[in-house]
Amino acid sequence: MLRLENVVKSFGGVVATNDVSLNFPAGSLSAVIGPNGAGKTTLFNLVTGHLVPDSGRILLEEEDIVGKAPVDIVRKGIGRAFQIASIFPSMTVEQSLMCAVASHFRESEALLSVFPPTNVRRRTEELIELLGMGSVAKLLSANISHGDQKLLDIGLALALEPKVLMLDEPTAGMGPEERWQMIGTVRRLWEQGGMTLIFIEHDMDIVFEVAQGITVLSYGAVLAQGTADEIRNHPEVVEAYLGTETTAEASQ
Ligand SMILES: Nc1ncnc2c1ncn2[C@@H]1O[C@H](COP(=O)(O)OP(=O)(O)OP(=O)(O)O)[C@@H](O)[C@H]1O
Repeated sequence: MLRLENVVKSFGGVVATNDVSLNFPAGSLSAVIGPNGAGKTTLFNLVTGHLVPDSGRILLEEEDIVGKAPVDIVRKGIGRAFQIASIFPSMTVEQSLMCAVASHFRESEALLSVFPPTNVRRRTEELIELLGMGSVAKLLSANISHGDQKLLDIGLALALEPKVLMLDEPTAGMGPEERWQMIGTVRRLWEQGGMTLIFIEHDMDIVFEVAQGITVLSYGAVLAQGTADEIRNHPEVVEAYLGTETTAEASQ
């Protein structure tokens, strides 16, 4: 589904992405982990077109998307929610989602020149249900909790019906209980949506519990890629990352 081949990206003297080759199979649920500055967000920015690699290929269903504008990459099916909830504060949750659904429908149905509002409403209701946001749907986005704002941000990405959904630290800034709740919702969205989902996460317990595949980055390079068991027992990972988990957590 999504494949990176020998991708390199440098900022001056810093090699943020160092010859990275990775494969994310269709329908998989994968986590990207690594200490602060390991290159996780840069990797996401390269895939979504917000950065262009110095060299290498990024293939979505075998099509090289390097050099395409972020908006075209979204259209091709790569959706993203950011670390910071990018919401419209003066709109309600429902209105925000409805706008995203309407813009998606308008685009996909432009050729037919039809824009059936009932379909937009139905899809918006579906999303609210899927996100478990029924009780806050009529509230202004600015007035909902941090966790709900992040959920809404994921909902806005989902409204575009992505084939690949990328979540940059969906549980950042949350307490332990809220983290587990959020990751439970993310998992449910993945199960019900049938998409390929890739998320960045610092909490190792969450990563080991939820992810099918784990990619460990260190100094921009792939240190390991495997299942939870393979990563947990990988000597270099234990030395380079798990040993400093407390430090990484503390620096959040
Ligand atoms: N736009 C930029 N200009 C210069 N250097 C950058 C830029 N973006 C990232 N870097 C550098 O690239 C390296 C990787 O950064 P990146 O943000 O991708 O790491 P990360 O693993 O996401 O870190 P964190 O966990 O702190 O979010 C770091 O050394 C960072 O300082």
